[in-house]
Amino acid sequence: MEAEGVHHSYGVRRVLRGIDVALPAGSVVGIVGENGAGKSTLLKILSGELRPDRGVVRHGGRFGYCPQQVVLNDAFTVRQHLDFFAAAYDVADLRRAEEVMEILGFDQYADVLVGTLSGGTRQKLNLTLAVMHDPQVLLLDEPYQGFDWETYLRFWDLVGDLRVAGRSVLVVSHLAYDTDRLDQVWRLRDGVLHGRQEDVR
Ligand SMILES: Nc1ncnc2c1ncn2[C@@H]1O[C@H](COP(=O)(O)OP(=O)(O)OP(=O)(O)O)[C@@H](O)[C@H]1O
Repeated sequence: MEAEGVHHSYGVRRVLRGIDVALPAGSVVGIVGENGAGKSTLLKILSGELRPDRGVVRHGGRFGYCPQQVVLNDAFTVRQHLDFFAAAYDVADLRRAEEVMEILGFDQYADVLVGTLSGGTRQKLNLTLAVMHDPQVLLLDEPYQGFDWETYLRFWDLVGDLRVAGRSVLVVSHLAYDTDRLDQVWRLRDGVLHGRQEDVR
């Protein structure tokens, strides 16, 4: 995936002022930045949820997106969400979804109504829905919000496996302490990316 010359404003507020970014296969790239820096705006543009004022985004193949705001239906069970997304993705079975649920440690909630789940467990489902079709490019917006420490570590194991499998993962965070887990890190400030794809490993 790559983006070139991406600009975006909300009214007079110029949030993105020329973003160029590339996500090579088999890499884990991070974008960090303060609250309000424009990280979610950039991810919405990369995922196609928001149209940029200017610039282009190119990607091919399967695509996964885990938004910051969990979009789930409280009246459905976890399994009903998986079935719904499997149909939307045209995935033949739930094997990968069940594997990810096991890795994240919430497989026992399959038949539970989502409205009764804790915030961290909802986030686990949100993440599972983004990866269950084995996307080639995965965009994650603050993906470990609400995770306990054990789940946080399992999350990074999962990301490590995706890297080995040649997938591209973009992780957005307002925290910079994960940078040693990333192949490359960018800092979003004043509407542009700083750090020019430096190798942090
Ligand atoms: N729909 C919108 N309409 C107007 N302004 C918006 C809208 N969405 C975001 N903004 C503004 O754009 C700026 C960037 O917001 P964005 O959510 O992209 O930042 P962020 O880096 O993801 O922040 P955080 O770390 O708090 O999630 C903020 O000043 C925000 O108030």
